[in-house]
Amino acid sequence: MTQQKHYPQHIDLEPVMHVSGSVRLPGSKSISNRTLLLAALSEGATTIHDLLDSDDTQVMLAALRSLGIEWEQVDERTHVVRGAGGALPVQQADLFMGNAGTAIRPLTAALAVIGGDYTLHGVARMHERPIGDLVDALNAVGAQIEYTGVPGFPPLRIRRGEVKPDRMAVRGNVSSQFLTALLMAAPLMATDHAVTIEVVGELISKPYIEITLNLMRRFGVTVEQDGWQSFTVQPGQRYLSPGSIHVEGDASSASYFLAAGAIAGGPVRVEGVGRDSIQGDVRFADALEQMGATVTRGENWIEAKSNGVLKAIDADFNHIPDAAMTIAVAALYADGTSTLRNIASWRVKETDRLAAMATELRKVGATVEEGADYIRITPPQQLQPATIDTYDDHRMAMCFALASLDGKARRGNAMRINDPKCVAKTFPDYFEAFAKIARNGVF
Ligand SMILES: O=C(O)C1=C[C@@H](OP(=O)(O)O)[C@@H](O)[C@H](O)C1
Ligand SMILES: C=C(OP(=O)(O)O)C(=O)O
Repeated sequence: MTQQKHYPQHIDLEPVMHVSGSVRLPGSKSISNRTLLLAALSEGATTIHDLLDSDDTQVMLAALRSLGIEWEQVDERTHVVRGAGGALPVQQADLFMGNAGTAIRPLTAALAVIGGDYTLHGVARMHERPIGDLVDALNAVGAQIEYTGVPGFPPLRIRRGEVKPDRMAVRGNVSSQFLTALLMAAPLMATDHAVTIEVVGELISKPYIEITLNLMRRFGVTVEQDGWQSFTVQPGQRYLSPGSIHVEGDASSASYFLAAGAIAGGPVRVEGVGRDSIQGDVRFADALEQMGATVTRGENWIEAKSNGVLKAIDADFNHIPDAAMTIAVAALYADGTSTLRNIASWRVKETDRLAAMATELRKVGATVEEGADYIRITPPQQLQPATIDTYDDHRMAMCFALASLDGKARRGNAMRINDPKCVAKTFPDYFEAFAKIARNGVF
């Protein structure tokens, strides 16, 4: 279990002249929480290596325990989950979901299909994050899900329904996690007939669906795919434990270190994720290459180093919404104005990330234009030291650490990051890892 860490109210990051070294990444959040749920729904025990240990996985582990799923941590890097074969031993539970989208969305679908009497709630921000498209999709085919607060948002009360559709439809343009949730629950519905899930409208964040399909396959269920429009699960497929499974390092967490290498010398190597990763966020490295950095990819590592000043970028980042935040801060070091497009989903994540990013980038001196679904960033001549607010958003804290990199030879005042404990959502040791690659004064 997580060691309770002590975090100060703020962290002052002195200007860092040069970065180099290597960082072993924590496990992927997206793979960890999917693997935990699939292992719980499977027949047989699953040994999971290198599971992420952070707030988001702790809420999933605690929820599974409350639902009667047995699991244990056998050593620092190994968990064993005993699957209940698609049933849940406990039929009544109150589940705290923190702010973990990868916990509440998939669990809502699984619990609604399996049936029981459950309440799901989270931190205040979770109650502002939409879930209506998922609830509508499930209730339209016989689920019994009610809102106990504001319609369209958690908290939710789930009662036993009868969910055996042959077709269902879900909107894809607010969060791909709704489709992920239905896909993972589909084999539980497809007991004697096929289930087809249709996506209504544009599907965002598509690479996360690939993670879902890949992991379902490893747990014995194949999904027939017709483009990004429709997904069919044939009947009679059950989740079967693969025996053991390894969780890749987190590609979104990798972005901060790769960007640091691209901005301030490098090389910086991240270990745990490589060229064959199943995570879409490895394509963050392509964006760094487009900005002029040199990236090298191995089987289980990626490395980035700088080639002088970064080039400004103008690109669509819909496929990597999380790692795109890192590009927004890297844009402070570019040779002109950068535009990040098609990122409307930023508004409904841990905070309104478009607004938060614009506010904090302006504090360090950037000129920023914030649109409904884009952000345009013109760097200042010289970065201003500032006190960065993080809005209880791990990624705000992690990407603004990069503003301490002294690409423009500013000396003197520190960059202050308020409330650094928010990194615990996905990367509790982030600032220690960041300090490891910082080489002050040795350029
Ligand atoms: O399925 C997943 O693991 C995730 C999907 C993405 O969300 P959206 O589909 O809401 O963009 C991403 O931002 C989130 O951090 C993790
Ligand atoms: C959007 C994120 O998280 P969640 O899984 O809670 O949606 C994120 O980690 O950036």
